[in-house]
Amino acid sequence: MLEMSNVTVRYGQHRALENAHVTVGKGEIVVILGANGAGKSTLLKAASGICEGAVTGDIRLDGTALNGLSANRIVDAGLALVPEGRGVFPDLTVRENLTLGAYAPRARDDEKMTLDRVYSLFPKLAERSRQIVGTMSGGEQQMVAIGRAMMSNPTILTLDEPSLGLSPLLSKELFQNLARVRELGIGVLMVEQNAKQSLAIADRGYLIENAHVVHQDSAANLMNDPAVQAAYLGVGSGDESAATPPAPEMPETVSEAFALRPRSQKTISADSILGRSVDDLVAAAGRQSVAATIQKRPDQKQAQTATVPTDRLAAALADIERSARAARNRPKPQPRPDRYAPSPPPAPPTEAKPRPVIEVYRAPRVEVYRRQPDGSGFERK
Ligand SMILES: Nc1ncnc2c1ncn2[C@@H]1O[C@H](COP(=O)(O)OP(=O)(O)OP(=O)(O)O)[C@@H](O)[C@H]1O
Repeated sequence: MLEMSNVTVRYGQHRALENAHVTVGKGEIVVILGANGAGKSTLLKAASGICEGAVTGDIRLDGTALNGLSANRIVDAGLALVPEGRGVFPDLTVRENLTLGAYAPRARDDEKMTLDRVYSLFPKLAERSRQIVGTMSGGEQQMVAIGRAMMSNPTILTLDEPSLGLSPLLSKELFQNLARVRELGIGVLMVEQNAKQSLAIADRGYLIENAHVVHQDSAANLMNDPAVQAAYLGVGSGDESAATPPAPEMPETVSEAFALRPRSQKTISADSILGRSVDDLVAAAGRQSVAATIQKRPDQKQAQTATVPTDRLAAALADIERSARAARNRPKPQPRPDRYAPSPPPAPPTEAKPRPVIEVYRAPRVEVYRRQPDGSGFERK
Protein backbone atom coordinates (compact mmCIF):
# COMPACT_ATOMS: atom_id res chain seq x y z
CA MET A 1 0.00 0.00 0.00
CA LEU A 2 1.23 3.51 -0.86
CA GLU A 3 0.65 6.07 1.89
CA MET A 4 1.51 9.72 1.43
CA SER A 5 0.90 11.85 4.53
CA ASN A 6 1.48 15.56 5.05
CA VAL A 7 3.45 15.75 1.82
CA THR A 8 4.55 19.28 1.03
CA VAL A 9 6.65 20.25 -1.99
CA ARG A 10 8.32 23.62 -2.49
CA TYR A 11 10.03 24.87 -5.61
CA GLY A 12 12.04 27.68 -4.03
CA GLN A 13 9.45 29.94 -2.42
CA HIS A 14 6.60 28.39 -4.38
CA ARG A 15 4.53 25.75 -2.57
CA ALA A 16 3.34 23.38 -5.28
CA LEU A 17 1.79 20.90 -2.82
CA GLU A 18 0.68 21.36 0.78
CA ASN A 19 -0.01 18.66 3.36
CA ALA A 20 -1.30 16.16 0.85
CA HIS A 21 -2.73 12.86 2.09
CA VAL A 22 -3.12 10.20 -0.57
CA THR A 23 -3.31 6.41 -0.29
CA VAL A 24 -3.44 3.65 -2.89
CA GLY A 25 -4.28 0.10 -1.92
CA LYS A 26 -3.36 -3.19 -3.55
CA GLY A 27 -5.34 -3.74 -6.72
CA GLU A 28 -6.93 -0.32 -6.53
CA ILE A 29 -7.11 2.37 -9.23
CA VAL A 30 -6.93 5.90 -7.87
CA VAL A 31 -7.27 9.01 -10.05
CA ILE A 32 -5.93 12.48 -9.26
CA LEU A 33 -7.95 15.23 -10.90
CA GLY A 34 -7.17 18.93 -10.90
CA ALA A 35 -6.64 21.99 -13.03
CA ASN A 36 -3.35 22.80 -14.76
CA GLY A 37 -0.68 23.73 -12.27
CA ALA A 38 -2.64 22.39 -9.29
CA GLY A 39 0.22 20.13 -8.20
CA LYS A 40 -0.79 16.73 -9.59
CA SER A 41 2.47 15.87 -11.35
CA THR A 42 4.38 17.18 -8.36
CA LEU A 43 2.60 14.60 -6.19
CA LEU A 44 3.64 11.74 -8.51
CA LYS A 45 7.19 13.05 -8.80
CA ALA A 46 7.47 13.35 -5.02
CA ALA A 47 6.41 9.71 -4.66
CA SER A 48 8.84 8.55 -7.39
CA GLY A 49 11.86 10.45 -6.05
CA ILE A 50 12.30 12.58 -9.17
CA CYS A 51 10.93 15.86 -7.84
CA GLU A 52 13.18 18.90 -8.39
CA GLY A 53 11.59 20.66 -5.42
CA ALA A 54 12.09 20.16 -1.67
CA VAL A 55 9.83 17.33 -0.47
CA THR A 56 8.77 16.97 3.15
CA GLY A 57 6.24 14.66 4.76
CA ASP A 58 5.92 10.93 4.94
CA ILE A 59 5.80 8.62 1.91
CA ARG A 60 5.66 4.87 2.54
CA LEU A 61 5.27 1.81 0.37
CA ASP A 62 4.20 -1.27 2.29
CA GLY A 63 5.66 0.34 5.39
CA THR A 64 9.04 1.19 3.79
CA ALA A 65 9.84 4.95 3.95
CA LEU A 66 10.53 6.28 0.48
CA ASN A 67 11.45 9.84 1.52
CA GLY A 68 14.95 10.74 0.54
CA LEU A 69 15.51 7.56 -1.49
CA SER A 70 16.92 7.89 -4.99
CA ALA A 71 14.58 7.17 -7.88
CA ASN A 72 16.14 3.78 -8.67
CA ARG A 73 15.86 2.69 -5.01
CA ILE A 74 12.19 3.65 -5.10
CA VAL A 75 11.72 1.47 -8.22
CA ASP A 76 13.51 -1.33 -6.33
CA ALA A 77 11.05 -0.84 -3.49
CA GLY A 78 8.16 -1.45 -5.92
CA LEU A 79 6.92 1.91 -7.21
CA ALA A 80 7.16 2.51 -10.96
CA LEU A 81 6.35 5.69 -12.86
CA VAL A 82 5.15 6.09 -16.44
CA PRO A 83 6.07 9.73 -16.96
CA GLU A 84 4.13 12.27 -18.97
CA GLY A 85 5.25 11.95 -22.59
CA ARG A 86 5.99 8.21 -22.09
CA GLY A 87 9.79 8.44 -22.17
CA VAL A 88 10.22 5.40 -24.42
CA PHE A 89 13.41 4.88 -26.44
CA PRO A 90 12.17 5.45 -29.99
CA ASP A 91 15.21 3.92 -31.73
CA LEU A 92 15.01 0.63 -29.86
CA THR A 93 12.65 -2.27 -30.46
CA VAL A 94 9.66 -3.05 -28.28
CA ARG A 95 11.51 -5.92 -26.64
CA GLU A 96 14.61 -3.82 -25.98
CA ASN A 97 12.46 -1.12 -24.37
CA LEU A 98 10.76 -3.70 -22.18
CA THR A 99 14.02 -5.37 -21.17
CA LEU A 100 15.43 -2.01 -20.09
CA GLY A 101 12.56 -1.77 -17.61
CA ALA A 102 13.78 -4.85 -15.81
CA TYR A 103 16.96 -3.31 -14.42
CA ALA A 104 15.65 -3.32 -10.84
CA PRO A 105 17.13 -6.24 -8.83
CA ARG A 106 13.64 -7.36 -7.87
CA ALA A 107 12.81 -7.70 -11.59
CA ARG A 108 16.09 -9.03 -13.02
CA ASP A 109 15.77 -12.52 -11.60
CA ASP A 110 12.26 -12.94 -12.94
CA GLU A 111 12.77 -11.06 -16.19
CA LYS A 112 11.54 -13.88 -18.41
CA MET A 113 8.43 -14.43 -16.30
CA THR A 114 7.71 -10.69 -16.09
CA LEU A 115 8.14 -10.33 -19.85
CA ASP A 116 5.68 -13.16 -20.43
CA ARG A 117 3.26 -11.47 -18.05
CA VAL A 118 3.55 -8.17 -19.94
CA TYR A 119 3.11 -9.98 -23.26
CA SER A 120 0.02 -11.77 -21.99
CA LEU A 121 -1.35 -8.47 -20.69
CA PHE A 122 -0.62 -6.65 -23.95
CA PRO A 123 -0.54 -9.29 -26.74
CA LYS A 124 0.12 -6.56 -29.29
CA LEU A 125 3.55 -6.02 -27.73
CA ALA A 126 4.38 -9.69 -28.24
CA GLU A 127 3.30 -9.46 -31.90
CA ARG A 128 5.40 -6.32 -32.39
CA SER A 129 8.37 -7.27 -30.20
CA ARG A 130 10.84 -6.56 -33.02
CA GLN A 131 9.26 -3.30 -34.17
CA ILE A 132 11.18 -0.07 -33.66
CA VAL A 133 9.12 1.86 -31.11
CA GLY A 134 9.46 5.19 -32.94
CA THR A 135 7.43 3.71 -35.81
CA MET A 136 4.48 2.80 -33.57
CA SER A 137 1.29 4.77 -33.00
CA GLY A 138 0.86 6.95 -29.92
CA GLY A 139 -1.39 4.38 -28.27
CA GLU A 140 1.04 1.55 -28.95
CA GLN A 141 3.95 3.60 -27.60
CA GLN A 142 1.93 4.26 -24.44
CA MET A 143 1.44 0.52 -24.13
CA VAL A 144 5.21 0.04 -24.43
CA ALA A 145 5.74 2.67 -21.70
CA ILE A 146 3.31 0.91 -19.37
CA GLY A 147 4.80 -2.47 -20.25
CA ARG A 148 8.30 -1.16 -19.50
CA ALA A 149 7.17 0.12 -16.10
CA MET A 150 5.52 -3.24 -15.45
CA MET A 151 8.85 -4.94 -16.17
CA SER A 152 10.16 -3.60 -12.86
CA ASN A 153 7.56 -5.84 -11.21
CA PRO A 154 5.95 -3.01 -9.25
CA THR A 155 3.34 -3.17 -6.52
CA ILE A 156 2.26 0.39 -7.35
CA LEU A 157 2.18 1.76 -10.89
CA THR A 158 1.95 5.55 -11.21
CA LEU A 159 1.08 7.25 -14.50
CA ASP A 160 1.19 10.92 -15.40
CA GLU A 161 -1.54 11.74 -17.93
CA PRO A 162 -1.34 8.44 -19.83
CA SER A 163 -4.13 9.36 -22.26
CA LEU A 164 -2.50 12.64 -23.31
CA GLY A 165 -2.46 12.89 -27.10
CA LEU A 166 -4.44 9.70 -27.64
CA SER A 167 -7.65 9.55 -29.65
CA PRO A 168 -10.83 8.74 -27.67
CA LEU A 169 -10.72 5.19 -29.03
CA LEU A 170 -7.08 4.62 -28.03
CA SER A 171 -7.74 6.22 -24.62
CA LYS A 172 -10.56 3.74 -24.09
CA GLU A 173 -8.23 0.88 -24.95
CA LEU A 174 -5.58 2.30 -22.60
CA PHE A 175 -7.98 2.51 -19.65
CA GLN A 176 -9.19 -1.02 -20.35
CA ASN A 177 -5.55 -2.15 -20.19
CA LEU A 178 -5.09 -0.37 -16.86
CA ALA A 179 -8.14 -2.17 -15.52
CA ARG A 180 -6.37 -5.42 -16.45
CA VAL A 181 -3.24 -4.27 -14.59
CA ARG A 182 -5.39 -3.90 -11.47
CA GLU A 183 -6.54 -7.50 -11.88
CA LEU A 184 -2.92 -8.53 -11.25
CA GLY A 185 -3.19 -6.96 -7.79
CA ILE A 186 -1.10 -3.92 -8.73
CA GLY A 187 -2.23 -0.56 -7.32
CA VAL A 188 -2.56 2.20 -9.95
CA LEU A 189 -2.21 5.90 -9.15
CA MET A 190 -2.77 8.14 -12.15
CA VAL A 191 -3.03 11.81 -12.90
CA GLU A 192 -5.58 12.33 -15.63
CA GLN A 193 -7.29 15.12 -17.52
CA ASN A 194 -9.74 12.65 -19.04
CA ALA A 195 -11.92 12.54 -15.94
CA LYS A 196 -14.79 10.70 -17.58
CA GLN A 197 -12.87 7.68 -18.85
CA SER A 198 -10.48 7.48 -15.89
CA LEU A 199 -13.25 7.68 -13.28
CA ALA A 200 -15.14 5.01 -15.21
CA ILE A 201 -12.44 2.42 -14.38
CA ALA A 202 -11.23 3.91 -11.07
CA ASP A 203 -12.14 2.92 -7.54
CA ARG A 204 -11.42 6.27 -5.89
CA GLY A 205 -10.34 9.77 -6.77
CA TYR A 206 -8.80 12.91 -5.28
CA LEU A 207 -9.31 16.50 -6.33
CA ILE A 208 -6.34 18.85 -6.06
CA GLU A 209 -6.79 22.60 -6.23
CA ASN A 210 -4.06 25.17 -5.73
CA ALA A 211 -1.65 22.70 -4.14
CA HIS A 212 -4.28 21.29 -1.73
CA VAL A 213 -6.18 18.03 -1.77
CA VAL A 214 -9.66 19.50 -1.47
CA HIS A 215 -11.80 16.40 -1.85
CA GLN A 216 -11.68 12.63 -2.09
CA ASP A 217 -14.39 10.07 -2.69
CA SER A 218 -15.28 6.90 -4.52
CA ALA A 219 -15.12 7.21 -8.30
CA ALA A 220 -18.87 6.62 -8.57
CA ASN A 221 -19.66 9.43 -6.13
CA LEU A 222 -17.24 11.78 -7.88
CA MET A 223 -18.90 11.10 -11.22
CA ASN A 224 -22.27 12.06 -9.78
CA ASP A 225 -20.98 15.09 -7.86
CA PRO A 226 -22.35 18.24 -9.58
CA ALA A 227 -19.17 20.20 -8.71
CA VAL A 228 -16.98 17.51 -10.29
CA GLN A 229 -19.30 17.30 -13.27
CA ALA A 230 -19.10 21.05 -13.78
CA ALA A 231 -15.31 21.25 -13.35
CA TYR A 232 -14.05 18.05 -14.96
CA LEU A 233 -16.82 16.34 -16.89
CA GLY A 234 -17.82 19.26 -19.08
CA VAL A 235 -21.40 19.37 -17.81
CA GLY A 236 -22.82 22.84 -18.38
CA SER A 237 -20.03 23.75 -20.82
CA GLY A 238 -21.78 22.41 -23.90
CA ASP A 239 -20.02 19.03 -23.80
CA GLU A 240 -23.02 17.22 -22.36
CA SER A 241 -21.83 13.89 -23.74
CA ALA A 242 -19.44 13.66 -20.79
CA ALA A 243 -22.19 12.80 -18.33
CA THR A 244 -25.96 12.63 -18.16
CA PRO A 245 -27.03 15.25 -15.64
CA PRO A 246 -30.60 16.49 -15.21
CA ALA A 247 -31.54 18.88 -18.02
CA PRO A 248 -29.91 22.20 -17.09
CA GLU A 249 -31.99 25.33 -16.96
CA MET A 250 -31.14 28.16 -19.30
CA PRO A 251 -28.72 30.46 -17.45
CA GLU A 252 -30.39 33.69 -16.39
CA THR A 253 -28.00 35.94 -18.24
CA VAL A 254 -28.56 34.08 -21.50
CA SER A 255 -32.33 34.07 -21.16
CA GLU A 256 -32.25 37.79 -20.39
CA ALA A 257 -30.11 38.53 -23.41
CA PHE A 258 -32.39 36.66 -25.79
CA ALA A 259 -35.76 37.40 -24.18
CA LEU A 260 -38.47 39.07 -26.28
CA ARG A 261 -38.92 42.39 -24.57
CA PRO A 262 -42.35 44.17 -24.44
CA ARG A 263 -42.57 47.11 -26.81
CA SER A 264 -42.00 50.39 -25.10
CA GLN A 265 -44.39 52.41 -27.36
CA LYS A 266 -47.91 51.81 -28.50
CA THR A 267 -47.71 51.17 -32.24
CA ILE A 268 -50.15 52.67 -34.79
CA SER A 269 -51.04 50.64 -37.86
CA ALA A 270 -50.30 52.00 -41.36
CA ASP A 271 -53.96 51.47 -42.24
CA SER A 272 -55.11 53.89 -39.56
CA ILE A 273 -52.59 56.56 -40.73
CA LEU A 274 -53.66 56.29 -44.41
CA GLY A 275 -57.35 55.97 -43.71
CA ARG A 276 -57.41 53.02 -46.11
CA SER A 277 -55.98 49.54 -45.90
CA VAL A 278 -52.54 49.09 -47.54
CA ASP A 279 -53.91 46.08 -49.41
CA ASP A 280 -56.63 48.28 -50.93
CA LEU A 281 -54.02 50.85 -52.06
CA VAL A 282 -51.82 48.21 -53.71
CA ALA A 283 -54.81 46.67 -55.50
CA ALA A 284 -55.93 50.10 -56.77
CA ALA A 285 -52.42 50.92 -58.05
CA GLY A 286 -52.35 47.62 -59.91
CA ARG A 287 -55.74 48.31 -61.52
CA GLN A 288 -54.61 51.80 -62.69
CA SER A 289 -51.43 50.44 -64.24
CA VAL A 290 -53.30 47.74 -66.20
CA ALA A 291 -55.86 50.30 -67.44
CA ALA A 292 -53.09 52.66 -68.63
CA THR A 293 -51.44 49.86 -70.65
CA ILE A 294 -54.72 48.92 -72.33
CA GLN A 295 -55.41 52.57 -73.30
CA LYS A 296 -52.00 52.98 -75.04
CA ARG A 297 -52.40 52.67 -78.85
CA PRO A 298 -49.80 52.08 -81.64
CA ASP A 299 -50.31 55.56 -83.13
CA GLN A 300 -49.43 57.05 -79.71
CA LYS A 301 -46.15 55.07 -79.69
CA GLN A 302 -45.26 56.38 -83.22
CA ALA A 303 -45.97 59.90 -82.13
CA GLN A 304 -43.57 59.43 -79.22
CA THR A 305 -40.80 58.07 -81.54
CA ALA A 306 -41.25 61.02 -83.88
CA THR A 307 -40.45 63.39 -81.08
CA VAL A 308 -36.82 62.11 -80.98
CA PRO A 309 -34.68 64.89 -82.66
CA THR A 310 -33.69 63.96 -86.22
CA ASP A 311 -30.17 65.44 -85.91
CA ARG A 312 -29.38 62.97 -83.05
CA LEU A 313 -30.60 60.06 -85.18
CA ALA A 314 -28.49 61.18 -88.13
CA ALA A 315 -25.41 61.50 -85.90
CA ALA A 316 -25.91 57.96 -84.52
CA LEU A 317 -26.30 56.49 -88.06
CA ALA A 318 -23.16 58.27 -89.24
CA ASP A 319 -21.31 56.85 -86.31
CA ILE A 320 -22.37 53.30 -87.18
CA GLU A 321 -21.37 53.78 -90.82
CA ARG A 322 -17.93 55.10 -89.81
CA SER A 323 -17.28 52.04 -87.59
CA ALA A 324 -18.33 49.64 -90.33
CA ARG A 325 -15.96 51.32 -92.83
CA ALA A 326 -13.06 51.09 -90.42
CA ALA A 327 -13.76 47.38 -89.90
CA ARG A 328 -13.79 46.76 -93.68
CA ASN A 329 -10.44 48.55 -94.20
CA ARG A 330 -8.66 46.71 -91.29
CA PRO A 331 -5.71 44.50 -92.61
CA LYS A 332 -6.60 40.81 -92.87
CA PRO A 333 -5.06 38.58 -90.14
CA GLN A 334 -2.16 36.31 -91.21
CA PRO A 335 -3.06 32.60 -91.55
CA ARG A 336 -2.15 30.65 -88.42
CA PRO A 337 1.09 28.69 -88.77
CA ASP A 338 0.78 24.95 -89.12
CA ARG A 339 1.72 23.51 -85.73
CA TYR A 340 3.15 20.36 -87.30
CA ALA A 341 5.12 21.98 -90.10
CA PRO A 342 8.91 21.98 -89.56
CA SER A 343 9.96 25.17 -87.89
CA PRO A 344 11.90 27.54 -90.13
CA PRO A 345 15.65 27.72 -89.48
CA PRO A 346 16.55 30.41 -86.95
CA ALA A 347 17.54 33.67 -88.47
CA PRO A 348 21.28 34.29 -88.33
CA PRO A 349 22.13 36.63 -85.45
CA THR A 350 22.45 40.17 -86.57
CA GLU A 351 25.62 41.46 -84.99
CA ALA A 352 24.49 44.97 -85.22
CA LYS A 353 21.66 44.39 -82.71
CA PRO A 354 22.77 44.85 -79.08
CA ARG A 355 21.79 41.97 -76.78
CA PRO A 356 19.25 42.85 -74.10
CA VAL A 357 20.57 43.08 -70.58
CA ILE A 358 18.69 40.85 -68.13
CA GLU A 359 19.38 41.45 -64.47
CA VAL A 360 19.23 38.35 -62.26
CA TYR A 361 19.19 38.63 -58.48
CA ARG A 362 20.45 35.59 -56.60
CA ALA A 363 20.18 34.81 -52.89
CA PRO A 364 23.54 35.21 -51.17
CA ARG A 365 25.45 31.96 -51.20
CA VAL A 366 26.25 30.28 -47.89
CA GLU A 367 29.67 28.71 -47.73
CA VAL A 368 30.69 26.28 -45.03
CA TYR A 369 34.26 26.12 -43.81
CA ARG A 370 35.62 23.38 -41.61
CA ARG A 371 38.49 24.02 -39.23
CA GLN A 372 41.55 21.89 -40.08
CA PRO A 373 42.19 19.30 -37.37
CA ASP A 374 45.73 20.64 -36.82
CA GLY A 375 44.38 24.15 -36.39
CA SER A 376 46.36 25.40 -39.42
CA GLY A 377 43.38 26.94 -41.10
CA PHE A 378 40.02 26.25 -42.68
CA GLU A 379 38.97 24.10 -45.59
CA ARG A 380 35.92 24.90 -47.67
CA LYS A 381 33.33 22.12 -47.78
N1 LIG B 1 10.71 22.27 -11.54
C1 LIG B 1 9.89 23.25 -11.16
N2 LIG B 1 10.38 24.41 -10.75
C2 LIG B 1 9.56 25.41 -10.35
N3 LIG B 1 8.21 25.32 -10.31
C3 LIG B 1 7.67 24.17 -10.73
C4 LIG B 1 8.47 23.07 -11.17
N4 LIG B 1 7.65 22.07 -11.50
C5 LIG B 1 6.39 22.51 -11.30
N5 LIG B 1 6.41 23.77 -10.81
C6 LIG B 1 5.24 24.58 -10.45
O1 LIG B 1 4.51 23.87 -9.48
C7 LIG B 1 3.12 24.00 -9.71
C8 LIG B 1 2.51 22.64 -9.86
O2 LIG B 1 3.04 22.04 -11.03
P1 LIG B 1 2.58 20.59 -11.50
O3 LIG B 1 3.40 20.24 -12.69
O4 LIG B 1 2.62 19.68 -10.36
O5 LIG B 1 1.08 20.88 -11.91
P2 LIG B 1 0.02 19.91 -12.56
O6 LIG B 1 -1.18 19.92 -11.70
O7 LIG B 1 0.63 18.59 -12.84
O8 LIG B 1 -0.30 20.68 -13.88
P3 LIG B 1 -0.49 20.11 -15.35
O9 LIG B 1 -1.80 19.44 -15.39
O10 LIG B 1 -0.47 21.36 -16.17
O11 LIG B 1 0.68 19.21 -15.65
C9 LIG B 1 2.97 24.85 -10.94
O12 LIG B 1 2.73 26.17 -10.54
C10 LIG B 1 4.31 24.75 -11.62
O13 LIG B 1 4.62 25.94 -12.30
